[in-house]
Amino acid sequence: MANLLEISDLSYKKNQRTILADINLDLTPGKIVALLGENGAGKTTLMRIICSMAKNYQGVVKVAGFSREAERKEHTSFTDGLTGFGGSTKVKEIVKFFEVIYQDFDKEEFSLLLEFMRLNQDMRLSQMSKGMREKLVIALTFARKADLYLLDEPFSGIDAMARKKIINSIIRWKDEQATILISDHFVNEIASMLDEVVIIKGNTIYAHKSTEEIRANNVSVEEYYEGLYQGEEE
Ligand SMILES: Nc1ncnc2c1ncn2[C@@H]1O[C@H](COP(=O)(O)OP(=O)(O)OP(=O)(O)O)[C@@H](O)[C@H]1O
Repeated sequence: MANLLEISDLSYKKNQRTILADINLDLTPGKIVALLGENGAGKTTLMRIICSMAKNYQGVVKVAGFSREAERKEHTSFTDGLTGFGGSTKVKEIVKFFEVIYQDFDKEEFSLLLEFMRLNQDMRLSQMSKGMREKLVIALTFARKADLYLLDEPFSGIDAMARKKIINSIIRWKDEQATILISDHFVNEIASMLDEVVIIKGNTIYAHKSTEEIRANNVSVEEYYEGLYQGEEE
């Protein structure tokens, strides 16, 4: 099966500091994959490179076989924190913007997702809590018909009950062949939906394993992840 994401020999520096080095990562279609790592490990940076928001990296990145930046952007759904929008912006104005920018944005699908999130299109960003904004980001991200979905710490402000509901539903919001990469510091809550875990440590991909392989050794995904940091607390 052709890879959906292919990263070869990727490295990235910012202000002469190495942020990522020797990154090689292949993901196949139809997978839900966690991207794990400590604060500052480079999870957000890697996502920004994949979807062409961060440039001036070295190496090759392909999404669904496409390496050109514009094509990668088209095939990847990543919503970057709504930073460009002012507080008075209404959800429906953001929707209009997404419709213009992304050919694959499905307005009806978005309405269903927004209803699921218990939000409405007349809300202004300034009236929304952190968790509500995160729910909006998830709805905007999955309203696109992309091959690859990137979710950057999507649940940090969302309350436990809603989080559970969203996690249980995510699999239904994508095509069978699409792949999702979710970054987080913790793995326990999302472990049940994961097919694979990728761990960034020491500027590079420290481990990439299927959850099946981890559990075959009678180890939970959480125990496996925590085990990689044991003895480093001091
Ligand atoms: N705008 C920036 N200018 C300079 N350095 C940056 C910038 N943004 C991030 N970095 C550096 O890049 C490294 C990776 O940051 P990144 O945000 O990708 O990590 P992360 O794994 O997503 O972290 P977190 O879990 O805290 O969100 C960090 O060491 C950080 O200091």
